[in-house]
Amino acid sequence: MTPERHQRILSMLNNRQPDLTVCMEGVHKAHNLAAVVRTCDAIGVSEVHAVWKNEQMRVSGGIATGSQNWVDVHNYTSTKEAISVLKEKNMQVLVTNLSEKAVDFREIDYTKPTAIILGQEKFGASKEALELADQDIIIPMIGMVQSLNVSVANAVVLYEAQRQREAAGMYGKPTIDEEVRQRMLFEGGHPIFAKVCKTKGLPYPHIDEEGEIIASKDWWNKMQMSQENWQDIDD
Ligand SMILES: C[S@@+](CC[C@H](N)C(=O)[O-])C[C@H]1O[C@@H](n2cnc3c(N)ncnc32)[C@H](O)[C@@H]1O
Repeated sequence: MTPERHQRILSMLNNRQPDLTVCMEGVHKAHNLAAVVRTCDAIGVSEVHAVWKNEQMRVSGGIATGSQNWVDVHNYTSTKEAISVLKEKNMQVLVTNLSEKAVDFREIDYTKPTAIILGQEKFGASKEALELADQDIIIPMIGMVQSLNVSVANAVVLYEAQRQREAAGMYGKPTIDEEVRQRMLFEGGHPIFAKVCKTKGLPYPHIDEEGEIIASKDWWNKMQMSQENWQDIDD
């Protein structure tokens, strides 16, 4: 791994916002899923939640252009389960919803731990989500169309959250869980090795501040490689 790439990964990890997340409730069009995950990565959201009502659709390729590798997606089959996980993390749960009781999304304090629920493309958020969420939020619209595309709505709300968090000095501080940080440093910095580890069921090694792999002789043996020649193979 080049020092530049390692620095870029470190900087990305230092800007992650583990207490800001999005929950896609029944969002099922691949391009929307990919676009939501891409925006999450761009503003530092490290974990996304997805409720699958009927079908499981993998977040893949297309518009996300690799950002799904940097954002963990947690899957659920029920809205209740997803929201209870978010509430256990003490997050305020906001549901984006085109209703009269919704407040303007700019009135919310996003420096608090926050989860934003995005509704299904055609039918919007479910009755259950609306009942369980703490607050409905709306992006005001004064044109002829009734709603925004779900991934656009996600970007609009997340960039307001990003603006507020940046003003509050919440970026540039490493707050991500150390285990997640180590995993991302290895998967992002040494993707070929990470693949081999997964195939062989080997534990991930430690990655030091320079991006070097720190592992036992036994680990290198199991990788069928010597510590001396790994840099020729690694990309
Ligand atoms: C195409 S809209 C769904 C429209 C659906 N007919 C409804 O009334 O909810 C898909 C999702 O995008 C989000 N969304 C779109 N426009 C929005 C807006 N102006 N304010 C808040 N959320 C919006 C919501 O998450 C919504 O569930």
